[in-house]
Amino acid sequence: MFICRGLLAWFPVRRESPLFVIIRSYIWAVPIVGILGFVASGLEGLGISLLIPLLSLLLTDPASVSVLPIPSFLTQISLFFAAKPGLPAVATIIFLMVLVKAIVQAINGIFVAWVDSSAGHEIRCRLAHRLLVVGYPFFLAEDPARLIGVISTEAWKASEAVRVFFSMITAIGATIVFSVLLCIVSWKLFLLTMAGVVLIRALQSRFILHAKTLSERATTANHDLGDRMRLIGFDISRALRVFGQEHREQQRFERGSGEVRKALMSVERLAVLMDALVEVLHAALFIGILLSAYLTGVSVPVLIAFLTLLYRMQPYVRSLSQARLQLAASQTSIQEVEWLLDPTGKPMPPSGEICHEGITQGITFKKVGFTYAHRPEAGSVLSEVSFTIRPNAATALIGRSGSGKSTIVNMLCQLLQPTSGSIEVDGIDLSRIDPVSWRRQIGLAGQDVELIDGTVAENIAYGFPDATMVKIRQAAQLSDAESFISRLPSGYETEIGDRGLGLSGGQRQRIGIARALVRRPSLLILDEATNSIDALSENAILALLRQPKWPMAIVVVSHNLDTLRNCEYGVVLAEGRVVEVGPPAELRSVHHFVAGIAGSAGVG
Ligand SMILES: Nc1ncnc2c1ncn2[C@@H]1O[C@H](COP(=O)(O)OP(=O)(O)OP(=O)(O)O)[C@@H](O)[C@H]1O
Repeated sequence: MFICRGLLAWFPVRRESPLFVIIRSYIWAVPIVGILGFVASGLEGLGISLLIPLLSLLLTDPASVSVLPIPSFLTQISLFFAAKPGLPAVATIIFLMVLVKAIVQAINGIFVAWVDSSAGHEIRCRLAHRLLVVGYPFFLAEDPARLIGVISTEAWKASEAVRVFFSMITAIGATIVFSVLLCIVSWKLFLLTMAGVVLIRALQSRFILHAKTLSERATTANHDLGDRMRLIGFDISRALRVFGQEHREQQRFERGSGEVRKALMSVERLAVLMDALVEVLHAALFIGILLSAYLTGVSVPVLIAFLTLLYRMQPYVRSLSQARLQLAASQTSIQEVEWLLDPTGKPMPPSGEICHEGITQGITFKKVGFTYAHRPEAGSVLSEVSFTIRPNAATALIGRSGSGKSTIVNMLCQLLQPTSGSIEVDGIDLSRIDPVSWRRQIGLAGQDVELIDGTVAENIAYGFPDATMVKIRQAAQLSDAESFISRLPSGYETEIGDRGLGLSGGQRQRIGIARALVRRPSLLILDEATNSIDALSENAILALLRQPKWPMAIVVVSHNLDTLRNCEYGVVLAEGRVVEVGPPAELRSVHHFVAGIAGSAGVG
């Protein structure tokens, strides 16, 4: 085990990092791969060594085998077979050795593939787990392209590195076995060969260092390109068409792709150059061996066996040096995977333990302040925010863009925690309430509905596995979605795809509201969830929601004055502060606020 741990030092991973822990959990496979590799190469090497008695029998009188200048144990084998059935027996033994070697090698290959795919699977699952459990602020601070890059590319490269690492162990085993046999067959030629190989390796090490730098450059260029791809494919796909920016974006993409091409080319060019140079140097070494064999009087059978052993050893030595190059090149990918897997420095999710059911007295914000941790220089986005969301009533959050409404909504969902002050639910600090039980009571519908790949019914029931068809229909009726769903080809069973491409913005929002309602939440949050729905439907939805048979606290974020009139309370925000609280009709600043929007946006 000590040796196995020592071998792990070759894997470019930080000690005790989560990735190292995964790799270390497969340490038991190292001796198995090593032994299988040893056996396979041992059989192959011995088979080749038997060429000496075979060739001796072919080239000379069997009686003269004893005087051949060959290693003594091979002389004994030659003499043994010279007295026995001779040639056919040696040939059969060589063939059997090759056959068994092929079987052992195949078993080793399949075993390494199993270890590699299992480790890759574990890395991917741990990455997914990290993304699912990390605190929400992580996603606000991080570049999505970097995250996509880690999951789609770097994780794959890291698991590939595991395969390379194990193939390296096989190659090490084979190199040791072949070296020992070469030494036995002719130690003089072996020493010469070793001197040549050490020189070649020293040269390779310089290439490897350079390859590392180049591969870092390639990874950075790939990230930037991923960013551009996301922008033109998703984020600005509409805007770039409307503003006729296709040509400009194409040019920018081509520049980015050109950078990636250049960086990848440098890595590939280096690998190809190194291969070519190593091949030439190996050829020079080969000629050197022939000359010294001639000068030192090595016999033909010994020379042939030596060269065959050397020839068969080459792929292992080559794969060893390639493996080192590949491991060095994958270091950046491995670092990226390590970074994402490592919980250190990442925001933790809320950890309250109190299970609190229902809202009886209300949710109270007490002098809440908030600063985005990744942008401390921007200062507080909320300062001393105090107001109450009452049960069985609708509270409107009103304020201009950037006034802090979404930040408050995220705090209500326990996605963000106040940096000062507190939020209390029926007198209990929200941070002490178990996030799973709390979120189970929240129905959130936003402006952009995150549809999942599935049917309409599955989308409405998302996050509420107990939803029956009756409950799904009820929720769809309340959100005024039933009429358009019934016109879909398969009604509730219509597949809508993860981006809901066949649906209008208003239809998507209705499904979003139905999803929020199906779980019968104690707190319904409509965060600009009706801004794509016409005013008539929107009023109808809100009127239905206000039915007394279904009591809940409702928080509405909307820029539509009519929507606000349907609420009992309004909280007017400006630059992260509460300006006024009260029934919307009595709020003086709300008229000023709406007039401000109408003035600046040209709408009434
Ligand atoms: N992910 C973020 N990282 C850093 N700052 C942010 C982030 N999201 C919002 N902010 C800042 O916080 C402040 C409040 O933003 P918030 O999104 O809560 O306002 P809002 O009232 O919901 O705006 P809108 O009506 O435009 O959605 C703004 O100054 C904004 O720049």
